[in-house]
Amino acid sequence: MASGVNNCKPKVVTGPLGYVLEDVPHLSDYIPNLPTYPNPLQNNPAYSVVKQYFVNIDDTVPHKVVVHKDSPRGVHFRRAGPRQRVYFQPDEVQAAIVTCGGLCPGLNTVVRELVCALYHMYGVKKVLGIEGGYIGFYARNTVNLDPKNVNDIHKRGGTVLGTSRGGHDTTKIVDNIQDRGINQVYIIGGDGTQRGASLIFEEIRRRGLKVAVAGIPKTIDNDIMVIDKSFGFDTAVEEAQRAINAAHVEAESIENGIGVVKLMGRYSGFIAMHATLANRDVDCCLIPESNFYLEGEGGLFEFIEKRLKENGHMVIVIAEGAAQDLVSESMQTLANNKHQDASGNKLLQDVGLWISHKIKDHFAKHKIMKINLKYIDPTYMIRAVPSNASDNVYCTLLAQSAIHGAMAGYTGFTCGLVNGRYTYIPFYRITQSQNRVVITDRMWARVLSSTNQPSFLGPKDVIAEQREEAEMLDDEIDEPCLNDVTVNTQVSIYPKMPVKYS
Ligand SMILES: Nc1ncnc2c1ncn2[C@@H]1O[C@H](COP(=O)(O)OP(=O)(O)O)[C@@H](O)[C@H]1O
Ligand SMILES: O=P(O)(O)OC[C@H]1O[C@](O)(COP(=O)(O)O)[C@@H](O)[C@@H]1O
Ligand SMILES: [Mg+2]
Repeated sequence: MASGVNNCKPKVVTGPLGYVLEDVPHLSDYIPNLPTYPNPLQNNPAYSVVKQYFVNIDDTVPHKVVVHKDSPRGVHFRRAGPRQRVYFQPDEVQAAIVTCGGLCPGLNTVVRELVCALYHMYGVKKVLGIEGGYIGFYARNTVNLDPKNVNDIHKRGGTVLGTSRGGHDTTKIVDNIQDRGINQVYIIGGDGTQRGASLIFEEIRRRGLKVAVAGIPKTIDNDIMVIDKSFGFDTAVEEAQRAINAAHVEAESIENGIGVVKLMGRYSGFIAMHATLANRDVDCCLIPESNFYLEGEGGLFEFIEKRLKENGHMVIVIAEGAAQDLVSESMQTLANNKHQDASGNKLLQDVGLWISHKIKDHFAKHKIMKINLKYIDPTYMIRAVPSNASDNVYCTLLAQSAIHGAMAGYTGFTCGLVNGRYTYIPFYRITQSQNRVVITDRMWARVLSSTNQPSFLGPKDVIAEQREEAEMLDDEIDEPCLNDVTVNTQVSIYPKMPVKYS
């Protein structure tokens, strides 16, 4: 076994005209003289007919596709896909798959496609499922996975492997990886999971182990940086339509009917925003990124009254992370960020219930009009469904990309779609911060224009938001992150931790 070189600096390659490649680590960075083998896919009848199946090792994908004549070429990521040479022989591979964090449509599809692609594309026959999330590495049994026993799991919601929050002990996990002879680890999970995966990768590198660590980004909230979207998000937006439609039917069937629908989105309102835009029956969309107020001129109550007078009914969609400060204040509870789940995520108060009571109280107290309000909370129902067709295809390609990368010796990466292309992104880039709806962006403007709701923003808020957005873009696009990747970089924009991770 080679000795570990603790070279934790990101691999950043620069080229002419401002070209920057934020590259991913490779096993050969810290293990010298690794043998390589021809990719078994070149003998696979299905793939050998493809004109240019193997990805050129110099292929990279730009992060930013809108450019000007004189703008620098900017940040790029390594293109995902099969390479001519691989660093593992099929019978040498012992793969492990784990699912962590909250449920998300598509988890089972990714598990299925990892198993099937390992078997059928690369001839790998030893695939272990780790049960119950990270803690399962050292506290639970494993299960052998093969194409037969995963054959129809994509038709089910949830994860057949089970999942959990918390319980991330890097040393114990890596000890276990070593003891079981695992040399490819596929880790499916959200931002917290990818942070954990980064620590696992660092420890593996420190020990000098020939173990590839590949992340597959999961979250229904779509709050993962850099990538176009996370799997399960499309399904969630589609499933949310059913709840919004029901709210609309209820609201329009009765005089001054109000339907309130709460959707998921702890820190980011993407599901609420897209579900609103897709549906067109929504009169008001409230998300964590856009503060709002209830009383007075330009406030929510005034808007509700106006809309009821105009239309006789209305639908409000609210993301679960919206207005948490207002909820805490009015319920006189402790500040939210004092309550965390096992992973250090903020535990939320039920904003849907809160706003429903507030609206009812307001209209009753001021004897404005008699309203009929129905509150629908479909959050866990949405999260528990199997993925839709487009997410299934996305999950399949993510799983295959992860395997191609690991077989080619890349490690410490998350695979993701960037501008429609599959890429390998270094962990530190994904975990640096969190994707949020930019309320000075066109997409949010489209929502405001489709609902015709107030923006609740004063000129000061707009300037502050624009400044924040400009700073985020500067950090994100123009400058490669040159921080030390020994994660836990606490540069995130949201309150997480102080849960301790070893
Ligand atoms: N900052 C962190 N460092 C290391 N591990 C983490 C970190 N945050 C979360 N984890 C681990 O990742 C797993 C999932 O995290 P969680 O935040 O619950 O879900 P998600 O990955 O979907 O965001 C948990 O087992 C947790 O212990
Ligand atoms: O109740 P749970 O299982 O802890 O999960 C609730 C949270 O999980 C999510 O669905 C997704 O969160 P993660 O991506 O961090 O797993 C959030 O939208 C929601 O706030
Ligand atoms: Mg998360």
